[in-house]
Amino acid sequence: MATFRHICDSVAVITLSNPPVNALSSALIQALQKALGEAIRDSAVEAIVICGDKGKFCAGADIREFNKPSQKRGPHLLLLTDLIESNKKPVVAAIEGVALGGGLELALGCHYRVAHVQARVGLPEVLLGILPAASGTQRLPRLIGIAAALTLITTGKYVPAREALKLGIVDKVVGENTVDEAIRLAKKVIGQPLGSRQLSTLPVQCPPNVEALLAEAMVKVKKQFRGAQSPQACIEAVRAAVHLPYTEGIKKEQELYQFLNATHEPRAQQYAFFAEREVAKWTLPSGASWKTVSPQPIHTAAVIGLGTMGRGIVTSLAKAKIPVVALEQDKRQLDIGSKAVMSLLDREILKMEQLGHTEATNSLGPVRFTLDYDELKDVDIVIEAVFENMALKKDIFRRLSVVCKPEAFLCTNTSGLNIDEIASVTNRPQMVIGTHFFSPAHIMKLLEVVRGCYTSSTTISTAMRLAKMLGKIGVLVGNCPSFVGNRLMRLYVEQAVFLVEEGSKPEEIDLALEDFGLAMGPFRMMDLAGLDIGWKARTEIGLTGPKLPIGTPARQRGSKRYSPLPDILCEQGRFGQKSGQGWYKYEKSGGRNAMPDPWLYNFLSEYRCIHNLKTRNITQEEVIERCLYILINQGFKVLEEGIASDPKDIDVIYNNGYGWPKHTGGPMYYASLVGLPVVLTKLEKYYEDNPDILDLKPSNFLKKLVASGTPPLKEWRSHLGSQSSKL
Ligand SMILES: C/C=C(\C)C(=O)SCCNC(=O)CCNC(=O)[C@H](O)C(C)(C)COP(=O)(O)OP(=O)(O)OC[C@H]1O[C@@H](n2cnc3c(N)ncnc32)[C@H](O)[C@@H]1OP(=O)(O)O
Repeated sequence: MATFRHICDSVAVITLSNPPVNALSSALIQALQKALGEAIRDSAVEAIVICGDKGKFCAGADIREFNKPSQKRGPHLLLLTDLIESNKKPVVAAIEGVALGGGLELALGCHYRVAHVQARVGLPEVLLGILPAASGTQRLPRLIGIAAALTLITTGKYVPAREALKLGIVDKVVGENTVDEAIRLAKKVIGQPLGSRQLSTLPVQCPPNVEALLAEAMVKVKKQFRGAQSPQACIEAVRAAVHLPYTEGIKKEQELYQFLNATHEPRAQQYAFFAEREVAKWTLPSGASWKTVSPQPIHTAAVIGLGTMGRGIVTSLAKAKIPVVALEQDKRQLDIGSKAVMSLLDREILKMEQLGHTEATNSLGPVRFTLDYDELKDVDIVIEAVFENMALKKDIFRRLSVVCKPEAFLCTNTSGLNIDEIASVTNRPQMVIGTHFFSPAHIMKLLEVVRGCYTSSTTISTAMRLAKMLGKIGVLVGNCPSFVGNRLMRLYVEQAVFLVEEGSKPEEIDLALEDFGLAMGPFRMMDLAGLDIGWKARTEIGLTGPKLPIGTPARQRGSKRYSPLPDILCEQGRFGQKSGQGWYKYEKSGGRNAMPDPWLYNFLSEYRCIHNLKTRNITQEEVIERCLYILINQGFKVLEEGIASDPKDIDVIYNNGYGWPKHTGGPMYYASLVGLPVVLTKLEKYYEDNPDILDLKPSNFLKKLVASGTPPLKEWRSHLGSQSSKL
């Protein structure tokens, strides 16, 4: 686990070994304590180097042990950092790969830190619902100052070695032989005084405006991580470093850690962490799985369509160093699209340069722009990203069938159209798959991978591998209108509009849901995305516009409630941010500052009059429950239908594609937190009050789970029975 050997007589090298990431399990901490004790006691040892096995220093505490009772977790890392720091023999950390969380705290206990140029360091505890509780909140501010420490601790950001050097976190960055360099440094400093290297003894350098800095950080995290407690606790811990001596600061750090641990946040965040990794381990009902089916290599790719999505997808491929051919339909579109792509790529280069990459330009894959389909003949994979029109997509896929080599995979970036219908026009339906990117596609982590009924397991394996190559989280889902993410989202948004009809203001609904923690409320989101997009789609399928049968009641489609409000806004030219008006008004077309619009209030009063709707006071509680529970209810339906195979798939989709607050774990995890009987009872009540909102009717699966005694979330899947999976 932690082995110790002599090098050149005087330097002991202790190697942390706990594959795959050398996480600090209780066993590893114990072994490290033992190895350190031996090295300290051995009079032949004059200095110590701590490094990690297989090119990784340490990814921090072993998260899998977090649910163990603390007394069973063995010696505390905090004591170990004190033991290292107070040792008279210099200790040097040789950081390769990562030094994260407890891994960085261990390194901060050391007197010197040498890092490999590709190493990354950080304190990501906040992303796990906790705070750095092995002195990180006390030692880091003493090393790099309050402002930089606050940023690192409250964002959990990983910092590349060169930036860490600039910040003063590491003392030296090397291109190779990190451990040898650490040994050299250790030998050099033998016998030198260590006082200035013992971070716990240093004063915190406080700028005069330190309180303003802390207050500013508090405002920022309250806005950025609405409803989450760990970022605020992180700031309180840093505040303690400012005002208290080290040992008192440590006491405060421990107190805040215990407080956070008693909340639901750590469990929710840790569930989300592992869920993101588990979704990569897909299995089909046939037994084929990520373990048994090899992906085909992807050396080259093509993207069709250089609209917003296409541009992001090209950039994402280039960032993954995959050469791309980018195709548009005419010269004008190609010129506009290529300029936009080049500007995105320039921004990526700039970002890399700011992080210290010296050869940023060479770290992007080449992009070739073309109008000629023949240039696609040799690519390994094509991603179609034209607008949502089935006839157009079918035309393109017919053409791709002819042009592309037989081994090429054909993907569509549709956000909800039928994959099987698209596949059916090709000469290789088994090689057609949905790859639903999220905007901006070069930034958002989520990729919904949509399996059609013809899609082969090799195609799935290759698309999931592509997600990994792009640094994204691929989630495999089945084919149904709007797939998983948008299918649930549509009901959530529709519910919000119904609530406006009943008396809420858009800004009240947005505020309630943003206070809950969603990155953006539904009305601000609609305005940002453009109201015209949904309007076009509804017009195409005859929910509104000329195809709507004459005599259809304005607020009813079939037996379901329908709100024509968004259609009417579009008829008035209110498309959202792009037109300067939507649910809100903006300072100008394209403006981003949403302001409540008195025009809308008058319009809504008239609308309610026309439709004989009585305005009532709607509580925040009702807003949250109706919007979120209808989404969750649909999540249960998606599971029941086999469109998603596990609740964690839905949670990963929502956490990473829809701005759901991770500190609640995701919608399905949140349902388990609230309690399924509560969710069921509320849905029954709201359905009784609104019998024309059919999607409020509780799903059979939810009812089944409650009837089975509300099993824990990880057991839900086993209650699904043997219905046919769509995966
Ligand atoms: C108090 C709290 C203290 C002192 C802490 O230290 S809290 C822990 C802080 N550390 C982290 O949050 C690090 C989390 N890990 C990562 O960011 C990444 O995993 C990585 C950068 C270390 C590696 O990324 P990558 O190469 O993409 O690989 P994966 O993310 O897929 O991880 C590989 C497997 O390792 C498991 N893992 C990663 N970190 C930990 C950990 N700290 N404890 C336990 N297990 C960890 C991860 O789940 C993967 O497992 P498998 O899916 O392969 O089974």
